[in-house]
Amino acid sequence: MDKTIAFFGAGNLAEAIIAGITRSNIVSNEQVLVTNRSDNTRLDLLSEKYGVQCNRNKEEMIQEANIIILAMKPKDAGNYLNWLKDHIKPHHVVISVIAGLSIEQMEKTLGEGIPVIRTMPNTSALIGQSATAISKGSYVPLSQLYLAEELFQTVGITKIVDERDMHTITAIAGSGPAFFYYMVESMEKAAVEAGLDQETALELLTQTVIGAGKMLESSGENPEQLRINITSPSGTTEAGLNQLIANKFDKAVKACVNGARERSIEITNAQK
Ligand SMILES: NC(=O)C1=CN([C@@H]2O[C@H](COP(=O)(O)OP(=O)(O)OC[C@H]3O[C@@H](n4cnc5c(N)ncnc54)[C@H](O)[C@@H]3O)[C@@H](O)[C@H]2O)C=CC1
Ligand SMILES: O=C(O)[C@@H]1CCC=N1
Repeated sequence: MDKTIAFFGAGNLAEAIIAGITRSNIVSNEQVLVTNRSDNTRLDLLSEKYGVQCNRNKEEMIQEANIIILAMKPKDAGNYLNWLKDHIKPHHVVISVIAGLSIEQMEKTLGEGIPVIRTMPNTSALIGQSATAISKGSYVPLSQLYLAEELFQTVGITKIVDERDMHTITAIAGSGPAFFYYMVESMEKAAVEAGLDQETALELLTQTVIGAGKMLESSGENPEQLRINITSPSGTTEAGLNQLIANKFDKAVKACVNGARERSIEITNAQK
């Protein structure tokens, strides 16, 4: 890809994407520019670890870049977009990974004709395993949408979606890994309380999650059938599932997804 990619924001998510892009060699490391608000140590670390170009001169970065990635927190996006509108040109494409930042908001600030793409990746990008949703704005030619797909395919799978689904996707796929980690933490705690050593518990749980994920991916069965296959009548799985049902697991998970979703809606509304 003969493009220069400028990251504005150098946090956890930016690093996960930078790791994937540099590993894939889709562009050379010198074609990845990175800046943040003020943390030079962080920029030094990223440049050492991934060979990317860290820069404090935002204007220079915009001039060199074709693709501008917005990777700051939602609360910092408004000020940054106001700055960007005076520097952006229609040949740029702006790709946001920011939860709740709507295409309408970006287009309104940056002005007519500026191509903007909204995405929702997750931190598994770090190991090339993100599930990234992508929605395009009004001024994005298909060639730029394909470019965004190509870029995010270096860090996992991509799916083009309608922007109205982004709140739900942010909950299940953007935040999703954290919910699975929390489940693993809870299972690990229960196992340790029952006397298993922590290292063994975590090792076995990790492989159990990987195995279950790969079964979902490649067995051709839906999750319900996979669960049924494990659940012997009057067996241990049934006993465990009965406890999840008695403790309203389904309700807790729905509340979790809705809580994350509602927060995404709130973030959007706060920017209006
Ligand atoms: N962490 C995650 O799992 C995911 C995060 N996101 C989104 O990614 C964005 C970043 O999240 P994290 O990396 O977790 O946050 P973070 O707090 O680790 O990093 C934010 C970065 O933005 C920089 N920044 C702030 N204002 C700036 C500006 N004006 N110019 C340049 N850099 C600026 C900060 O210095 C910092 O490097 C958020 O908007 C979040 O909604 C999306 C999907 C998953
Ligand atoms: O918690 C957050 O707001 C971000 C967005 C999705 C995952 N992390």
